[in-house]
Amino acid sequence: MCGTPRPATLIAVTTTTSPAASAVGLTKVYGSGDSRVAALDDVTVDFAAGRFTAIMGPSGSGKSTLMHCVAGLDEPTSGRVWLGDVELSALADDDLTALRRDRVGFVFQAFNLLPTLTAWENITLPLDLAGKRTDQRLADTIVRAVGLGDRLHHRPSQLSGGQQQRVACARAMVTGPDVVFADEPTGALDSRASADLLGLLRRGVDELGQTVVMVTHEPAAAAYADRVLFLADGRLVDALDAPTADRVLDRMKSLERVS
Ligand SMILES: Nc1ncnc2c1ncn2[C@@H]1O[C@H](COP(=O)(O)OP(=O)(O)OP(=O)(O)O)[C@@H](O)[C@H]1O
Repeated sequence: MCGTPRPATLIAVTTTTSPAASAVGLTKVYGSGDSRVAALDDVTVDFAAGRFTAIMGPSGSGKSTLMHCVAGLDEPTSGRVWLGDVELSALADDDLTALRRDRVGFVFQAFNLLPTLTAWENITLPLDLAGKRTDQRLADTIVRAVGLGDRLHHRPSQLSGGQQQRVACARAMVTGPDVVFADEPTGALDSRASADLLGLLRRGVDELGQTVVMVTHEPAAAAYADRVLFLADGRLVDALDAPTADRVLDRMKSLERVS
């Protein structure tokens, strides 16, 4: 998988251990006729449990669409998606909503914190909504990793962007979800705050056994992952294990030359 780039070749990325999430033949088409766009074109992929996967590719290659379909935020035109052993298309709307709430964590570029709640209240909100008791050990570990100290009882407007995004990340991890999906989580952060946030996601994987799937444009961010998947024109065209920023950049350059 780590040989020379194969940008024109369609690949299926599967894992040997039981995946946290997977898709087979995933296709998503927008519009019709002249305005038809295949945002995803027959993508088959596994996201290994307890691993950090980054999704990269040129602008418009289908990264967000792939993440949204696998996370149950968007419905594919065809193909099948599983979260663990639950097939998403088999679920009624209410069950899908409950599954997203209970088994999936999200981090978006915009922090999406509730302004009237403190950092701590924002972090524990998913537990309150799910009627779950706080797993104190998990919460303590996450809160230590977030590194807010006494600012934990401040409201979002009293926190920096980096601190707010670390709170959003803690909120995504606190229920111990099957997968944390992060869509450009460092897009609004400077390099120092980005490194802190990515370090937090990495610790979630290494210390808590969480599964992280992250869309990013930044090779330095992708280098925090265990594996990088590359999309081009809605197809999965390459994968890189144990990435470094330089190797990711090289693959991106070759993809951009082709597209
Ligand atoms: N709601 C929509 N209606 C029509 N076309 C869409 C819609 N959402 C996405 N697309 C198209 O699908 C393709 C893939 O979009 P997507 O946002 O998944 O790409 P991306 O790789 O995440 O892009 P970027 O890096 O610019 O965020 C693009 O051509 C985009 O214009």
